[in-house]
Amino acid sequence: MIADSELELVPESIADHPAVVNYARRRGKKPEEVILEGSYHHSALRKLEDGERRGRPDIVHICLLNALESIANKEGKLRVYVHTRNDEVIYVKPETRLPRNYNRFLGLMESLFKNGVVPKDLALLRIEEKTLNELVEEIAPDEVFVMHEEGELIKPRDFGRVLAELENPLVIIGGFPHGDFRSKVEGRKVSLYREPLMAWTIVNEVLVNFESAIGV
Ligand SMILES: C[S@@+](CC[C@H](N)C(=O)[O-])C[C@H]1O[C@@H](n2cnc3c(N)ncnc32)[C@H](O)[C@@H]1O
Repeated sequence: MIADSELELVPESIADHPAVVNYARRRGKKPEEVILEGSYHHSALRKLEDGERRGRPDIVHICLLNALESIANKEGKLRVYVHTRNDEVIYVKPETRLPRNYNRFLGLMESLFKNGVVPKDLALLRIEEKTLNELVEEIAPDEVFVMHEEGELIKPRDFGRVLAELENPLVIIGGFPHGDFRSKVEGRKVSLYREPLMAWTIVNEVLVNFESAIGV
């Protein structure tokens, strides 16, 4: 699960900011229908609480591309969930093929926030209001691991083996660029390296070492 992801529509309080209005006009959308994007809405973000960490849909994009294209996913050994800062959960069907192009990915997310499912017929992606803890309860994992740079240091290869021994483990990775989880997350805190890494690097390390441990 990618948790507390910095993926959201432009908040109402900055919907009239020129950086947002001009961007939305160029895209032929209303300001409140576009996804908040740190590099496109930089000056508007400064007016938001937590502005230094918000507007990072790129983290979700790269993590999802890596997870969905992984061998573990192709072998049917993976379920991916995206939890957002506003307590929404995106359910991702394993057969989803995401756009590689970032702007097309943003368009897909905008349509998901507007319609609740995309595409309408296949419902590959579905969004629901849900907290991280409600999702954990629903998944009912046999163990929860919270990836954290201050957790117990375990070598990626050994962590892959730990996961492989479980029936239904849940790995929670933060979908934000700085700071800590906003949600209260219960679980065994694990660090895979002595320094902070990017969320998508952790996605890769976890999956590749899990694949190797289960022998696929
Ligand atoms: C970019 S980090 C979060 C920001 C980080 N706290 C910082 O201020 O640099 C995104 C996520 O990657 C995971 N992560 C980063 N470094 C890690 C490490 N060394 N071991 C395990 N997980 C890590 C955590 O789940 C974290 O929430």
